[in-house]
Amino acid sequence: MLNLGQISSLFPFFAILNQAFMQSIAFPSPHHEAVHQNVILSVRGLEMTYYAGHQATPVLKGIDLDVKAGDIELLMGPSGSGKTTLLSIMAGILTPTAGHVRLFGQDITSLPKRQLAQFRLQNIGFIFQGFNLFPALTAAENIGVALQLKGVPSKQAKTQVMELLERVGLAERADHLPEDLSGGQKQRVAIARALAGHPKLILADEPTAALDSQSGRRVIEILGQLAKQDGCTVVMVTHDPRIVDIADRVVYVEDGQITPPSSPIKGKIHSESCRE
Ligand SMILES: Nc1ncnc2c1ncn2[C@@H]1O[C@H](COP(=O)(O)OP(=O)(O)OP(=O)(O)O)[C@@H](O)[C@H]1O
Repeated sequence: MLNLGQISSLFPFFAILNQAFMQSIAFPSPHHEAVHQNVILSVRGLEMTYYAGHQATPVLKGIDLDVKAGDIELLMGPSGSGKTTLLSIMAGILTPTAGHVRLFGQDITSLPKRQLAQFRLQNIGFIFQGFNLFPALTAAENIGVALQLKGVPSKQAKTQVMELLERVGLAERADHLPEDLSGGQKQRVAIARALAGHPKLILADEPTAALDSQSGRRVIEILGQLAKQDGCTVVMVTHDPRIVDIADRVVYVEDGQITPPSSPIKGKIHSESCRE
């Protein structure tokens, strides 16, 4: 297996993750405050304007949003309405022009970069439309790298990798490279990787967009089941109406604002709280 240095030199994306992790391991864990009424993610007065030279493009125009522990929340709305921008700010990947994001009691908009990187690593799992797997690593190694970054000792990591692959139904594909997997299988590896280390929040950006209908259905099923089993909170940007079936709430974003109704769409699916 490749070591972290070799992987970093091959993949710039990993190098950034690795560097952020190495720089941040000296920082203490975030302070967890009492979370009001089971709300684990709270967005207040969020605004985002992109600047290109003198051109200002206001994209988010005052977003207020609360997400409860254990819920699956969908961000839906027209193309260009600001969903991915909102998700990226919730993830601490983008800094808003104004407003705050409070996650597990921590205001992430005011965290220094290194602490933010550590906070993300400990608390958030990401799933992207394009899978973002390392092409030279097997399915098992892709998950193993995430566990390694989170500081899981290698013996434990091996066991956890197999557990995660089994949960997404891919144990027999452990030694396959991404190029030997279908789109749906790649996304299932990416889900297993996102779940590595038991993050309390999963953020997903159009996880079924690149998949055929059957693979998309399987991924939706797994997301629903795994979120429920892990007691994770899931916030997902999607245009896929089938995902509404597993969601607790749909939040509609239009022209940078949340438009009503963003009320519960059915009885709460998940009763358990996120693991501490
Ligand atoms: N880095 C950037 N610089 C300038 N403008 C940007 C940047 N990123 C996004 N935008 C613009 O901000 C607006 C919102 O983009 P965003 O990707 O958040 O929308 P979206 O609702 O997720 O769209 P889609 O459903 O098509 O993915 C768009 O008009 C987009 O062109």
